[in-house]
Amino acid sequence: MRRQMHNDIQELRGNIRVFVRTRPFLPGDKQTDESPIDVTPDGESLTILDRRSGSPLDFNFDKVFPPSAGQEVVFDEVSDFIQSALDGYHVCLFSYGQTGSGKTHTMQGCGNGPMRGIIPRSVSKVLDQARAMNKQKWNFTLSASFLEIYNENLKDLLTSMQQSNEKSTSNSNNGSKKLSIKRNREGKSFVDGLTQIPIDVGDSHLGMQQLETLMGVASRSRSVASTKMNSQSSRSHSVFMLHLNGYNEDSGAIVNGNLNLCDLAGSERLDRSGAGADAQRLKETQSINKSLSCLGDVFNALATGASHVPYRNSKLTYLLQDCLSGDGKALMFVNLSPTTASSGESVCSLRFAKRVNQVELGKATKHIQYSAKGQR
Ligand SMILES: Nc1ncnc2c1ncn2[C@@H]1O[C@H](COP(=O)(O)OP(=O)(O)OP(=O)(O)O)[C@@H](O)[C@H]1O
Repeated sequence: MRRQMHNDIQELRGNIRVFVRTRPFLPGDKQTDESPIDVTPDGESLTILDRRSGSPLDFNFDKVFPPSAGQEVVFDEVSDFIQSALDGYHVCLFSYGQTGSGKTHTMQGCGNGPMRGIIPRSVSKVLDQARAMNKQKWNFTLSASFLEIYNENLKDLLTSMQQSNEKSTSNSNNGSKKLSIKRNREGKSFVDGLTQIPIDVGDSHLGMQQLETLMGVASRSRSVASTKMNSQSSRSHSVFMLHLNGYNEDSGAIVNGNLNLCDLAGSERLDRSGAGADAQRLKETQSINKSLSCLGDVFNALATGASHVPYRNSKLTYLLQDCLSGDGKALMFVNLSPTTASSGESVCSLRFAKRVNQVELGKATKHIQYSAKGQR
């Protein structure tokens, strides 16, 4: 009950929820002693030993997952949030943290078994729910897009599917066209020319197969490189978008929901990642750090109620503006590495998260309209 009340209050205040996840030790971590991070049994707070001051620091969040929490446990906590896209909300979930802390593992995971992350689990849940709502005369259509922001340029990760998929509903992106963020008549942002691949709602097996194909294509197009900190480091921010349109035959209601699942590029120090030695890696790292700092500036402005919020200072914040400006619901995952060597970065991530948790966006808007029955 306490949990439910907490959620209701958060919903009314429109806070950005913050969940923290610490990954387990990996063989490459080369640490034999205990982690400086200790998650308390209530699952809502943690203590971290600050190397600089030598004293413990306490943090409270909406949810804190210990290293033992698997993919299913994590998804269970976000599934209601994800499902609200079917009610017509614009939902955004993003993972933040230093390189190698488990952001891609949380969002995408791997394979199609228990290690699946939030993206495939969300689509599966939405498909099940959309079919269940069919009994109440709801008909949903779904389509997906996948893009990355690399060195401040938008790149469509599904262009090759559009070229081979006759049914694609894309509007005129020929693969070489530069993508740009535009505003529609209602003032909502969209990416002009971005490929949208339909996902079959009637047959969930087929729908999941389509998703798997799409994820494979996107993953082969992503800008990934090997750094000292992570052999498969994402060098860009990636955003998976699920567009949901529903129509109710009885009431004539039309809902337009949106689910944005972002895997941010890892924040990193040039000396630890080894990026400073290579000109391209250096440029990438500077671009990643700059756009993450723009994200911080947006949260600072929102937290202090500033009259101007600098959404336009980076592609990432401009793209997510609707979700971060009170219209949508936002949830941030902060991923942490359990090692002592990373504790400085972990403290920085936690301080950032604390500020984000204090941001109040106001109550989210449901995107629902009513048409004369039969007229979509
Ligand atoms: N909860 C977890 N359980 C098991 N392994 C994990 C977990 N989280 C992360 N890992 C593993 O840790 C490694 C680094 O994780 P991942 O690639 O997700 O990090 P990242 O934060 O996305 O890094 P980058 O910002 O460099 O892309 C991967 O091998 C991943 O499989």
